[in-house]
Amino acid sequence: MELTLNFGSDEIYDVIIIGAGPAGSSAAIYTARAGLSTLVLYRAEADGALGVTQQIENYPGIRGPISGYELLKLMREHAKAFGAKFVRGKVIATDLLGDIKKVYTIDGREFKGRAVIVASGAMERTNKYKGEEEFLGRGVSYCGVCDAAFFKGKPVAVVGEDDYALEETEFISRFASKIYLVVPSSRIKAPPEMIEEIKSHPNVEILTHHRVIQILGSSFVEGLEVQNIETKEKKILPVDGVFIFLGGNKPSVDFLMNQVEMTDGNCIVVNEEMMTSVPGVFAAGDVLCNNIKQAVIAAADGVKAALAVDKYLNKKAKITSQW
Ligand SMILES: Cc1cc2nc3c(=O)[nH]c(=O)nc-3n(C[C@H](O)[C@H](O)[C@H](O)COP(=O)(O)OP(=O)(O)OC[C@H]3O[C@@H](n4cnc5c(N)ncnc54)[C@H](O)[C@@H]3O)c2cc1C
Repeated sequence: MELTLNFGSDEIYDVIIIGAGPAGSSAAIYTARAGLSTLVLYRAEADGALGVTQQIENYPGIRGPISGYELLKLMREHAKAFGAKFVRGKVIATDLLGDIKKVYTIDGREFKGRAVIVASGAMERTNKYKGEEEFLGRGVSYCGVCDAAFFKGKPVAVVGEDDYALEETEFISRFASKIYLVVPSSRIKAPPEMIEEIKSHPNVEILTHHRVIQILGSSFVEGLEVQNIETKEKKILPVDGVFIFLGGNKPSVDFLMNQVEMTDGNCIVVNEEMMTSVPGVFAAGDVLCNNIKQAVIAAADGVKAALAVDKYLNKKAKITSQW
């Protein structure tokens, strides 16, 4: 669970895929196999809807039961074998309207591509906590790499329940004197080895089945009020910072900054070739709000988007199948 920083380069990829779930990874298999230089950006290893799925047994060819994360690893290895490059980085902004598309990650890197496939799923939060907006940048953060160093020797809380939250907790633990890991669910949705690793950190205290009531403070964060969901007991955690890494069921599209057409529910609109309203920008998987959310359907969307990218970049008259 090592978090490394490698800064953006001047390389212009044929295609940048945002998301390494079944949609993004399947797209990468096809674009890389077609000889297109392919970069896949993703937020965390066992992240996204499939990444947090404990067991799956209906993915064609994989009889299972297998964890969603194990299945994802197979898909990613398949894409890597054809030359796709996978890089961890949460995308926070994009510049999509020119011929060269730019994609920016939360730790300040810039990546360039001739085409983009958005495959970031639909696990964004819908609600905010009391105090969250008020203390944003004054103790509240959504990025360990960016802000953990500001909390050197200080106690903080991390709110989250999956691999993404664990990876960030591991990074923040290098700086903070104490971390309260507040987990709203009754269990952490991450591979057992990652949970064991985080439990071995002496400065991390895990509070499972606790909900956040409010973030407290005057000018800066001074505490986090939480409640044990079983016993109803409330307490105030004395922290200087609150890092939030939670998911929901909204499409993850904030980084598109309204450059592509979307429905009222923030679902990306695509044509029959998976292209958005912006030439060269495609979308696939749960981010489209498909009425059937299944891994195989997301994967198939990814394949369609990949073949459409090939048509777009190579100026083909029509989409051609890969044999
Ligand atoms: C609990 C649960 C159980 C399920 N069980 C099954 C099942 O048994 N069978 C089945 O077929 N389907 C199942 N599904 C549905 C299936 O998992 C989804 O339909 C599928 O994973 C969608 O694929 P996707 O690639 O579109 O998105 P996701 O799998 O959600 O992947 C999204 C990717 O985008 C990345 N990402 C998101 N935001 C950013 C960002 N800002 N920057 C960079 N990367 C980003 C994430 O890191 C992730 O890699 C289940 C879903 C859930 C939630």
